[in-house]
Amino acid sequence: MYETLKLFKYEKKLTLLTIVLSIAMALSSVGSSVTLAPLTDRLIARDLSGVTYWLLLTIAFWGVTLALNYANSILQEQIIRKITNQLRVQITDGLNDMSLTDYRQSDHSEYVSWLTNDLDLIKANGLQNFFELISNFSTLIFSIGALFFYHYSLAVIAIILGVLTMLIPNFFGTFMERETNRLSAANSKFLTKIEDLFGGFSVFLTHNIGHILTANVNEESDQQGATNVKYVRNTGFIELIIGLISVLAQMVMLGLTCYLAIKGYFSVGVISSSGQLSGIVFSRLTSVIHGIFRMKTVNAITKKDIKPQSQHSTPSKIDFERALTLEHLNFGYTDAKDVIKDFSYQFVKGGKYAIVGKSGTGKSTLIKLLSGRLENYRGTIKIDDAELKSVNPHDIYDVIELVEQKPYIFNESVGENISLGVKKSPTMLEKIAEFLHLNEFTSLKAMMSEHGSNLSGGQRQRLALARAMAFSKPILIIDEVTAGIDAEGSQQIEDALLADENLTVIMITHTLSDKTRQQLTGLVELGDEQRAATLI
Ligand SMILES: Nc1ncnc2c1ncn2[C@@H]1O[C@H](COP(=O)(O)OP(=O)(O)OP(=O)(O)O)[C@@H](O)[C@H]1O
Repeated sequence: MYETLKLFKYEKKLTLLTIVLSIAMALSSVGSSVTLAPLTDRLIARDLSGVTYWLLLTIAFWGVTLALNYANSILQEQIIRKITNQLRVQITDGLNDMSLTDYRQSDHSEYVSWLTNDLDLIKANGLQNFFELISNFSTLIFSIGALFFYHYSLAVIAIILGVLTMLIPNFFGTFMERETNRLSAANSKFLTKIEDLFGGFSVFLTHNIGHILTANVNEESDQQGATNVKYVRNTGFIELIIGLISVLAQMVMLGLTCYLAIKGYFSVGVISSSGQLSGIVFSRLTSVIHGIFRMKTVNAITKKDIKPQSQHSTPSKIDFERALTLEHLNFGYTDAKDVIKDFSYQFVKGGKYAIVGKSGTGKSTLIKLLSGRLENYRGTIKIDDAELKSVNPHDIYDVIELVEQKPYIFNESVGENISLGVKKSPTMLEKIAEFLHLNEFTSLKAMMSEHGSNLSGGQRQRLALARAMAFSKPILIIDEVTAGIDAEGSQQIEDALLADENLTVIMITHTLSDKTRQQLTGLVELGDEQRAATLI
């Protein structure tokens, strides 16, 4: 409960206003039940003007209730919108503080789930539920008050029967929980399986075995459907028992009201009001308890670390004036085997380097270490005097640009993909696009779809290079980026990068032309046996 209340700190005034409106709404809704008593009494007395008066008053109460409900639901949605925005910003800011290594500890779908599923749960079980609780609780209190006003015994019996009705589901609590978990597991298994099957849709299609896909979908759907049927059968039975008990309780209330009316404690008309009010007490009491229970799930979500905290030192600026130095560098993805072994090397400022070696010899691993993408190494990696482990990874990202083999392309325009939404000079963007011949196959305004699937591999790599050039950082590391580009184009790009005196270039390549080789400051060759052998 406290965790949910804390969320409203972002919108205190509006929340207070919606509470006041909810209370007013509860009052007018109970009012419309209370007016039934005099209405019935006037009806029994065949008093037309009296009936008209009370009927109009009942309608007025309903009108006010509906109008307040309309205004309140808009207001509540505004509050929910502001709070969920705030939470999403908080989560994203938290993620922004992480290093890439920390971020990759979890699958990105988990972060997406924080921003979607978890937020939806906070919205439904926390925020919306809180508003419903206020409304249910105030209606409950006013209804009990009205019953008490007629006769104290009505209020007491309504509370006792309400509590009894409410306790029944607790007897089946463990059973219901087990059934719900089973249903949720079946739904999630179905989703995972369907995602897996459709992820490989083209495999089924191009092997002409679409019928296998259909059969799999049918089987999974049938299993999920069977679990649903079982759930409805089991929980439906419990709901039937609860419904029966609730009807019985209302009959008891009706009996008591009739008895009190016969004994002259109040008019016969009260029977209609009391029936409705006790119905309200039963249903609202159950809703209040369920609401409190649902609110507890919000604690479970917020207890999950959905606001990641950076484990690193505070960001500061590091300078790159002399060299990127590696000393006795060792790294393995597992304890069993090191991919990089006792590797020492120095990449001096402004130098041009190529890393070559057979597939799997650790070239990509090495550049990930250099660019702060992998942290758990032994030995030292220094930018001038700053050891990478002791600086904030964001400082490294400021100095080193890594262009990966498979760049991520957003479903935005080419221009947006280069500038990443950061304001850049249009002239500069045009120049870069021209230099990389982007303008030969696309324009800066052209939209990308399916993460660049409308581009060839080489075109995607040109786009990634354009991004790197637009963010011009002193060290540029490229992972076989020109591999997908034709020999002439690739040589042209390499020539331009190698001609830039201030730029330190480290590139992995499988195709080292003689022209490029001659322009290099150093060549690093990683081998099978001695993975860290270097030739300069
Ligand atoms: N994330 C990872 N987890 C575990 N092992 C990995 C991981 N990434 C790479 N490896 C292993 O590390 C070794 C070196 O891989 P790396 O990608 O650095 O080689 P590479 O020289 O760049 O290869 P290629 O030229 O084929 O791109 C390989 O044996 C590979 O299987």
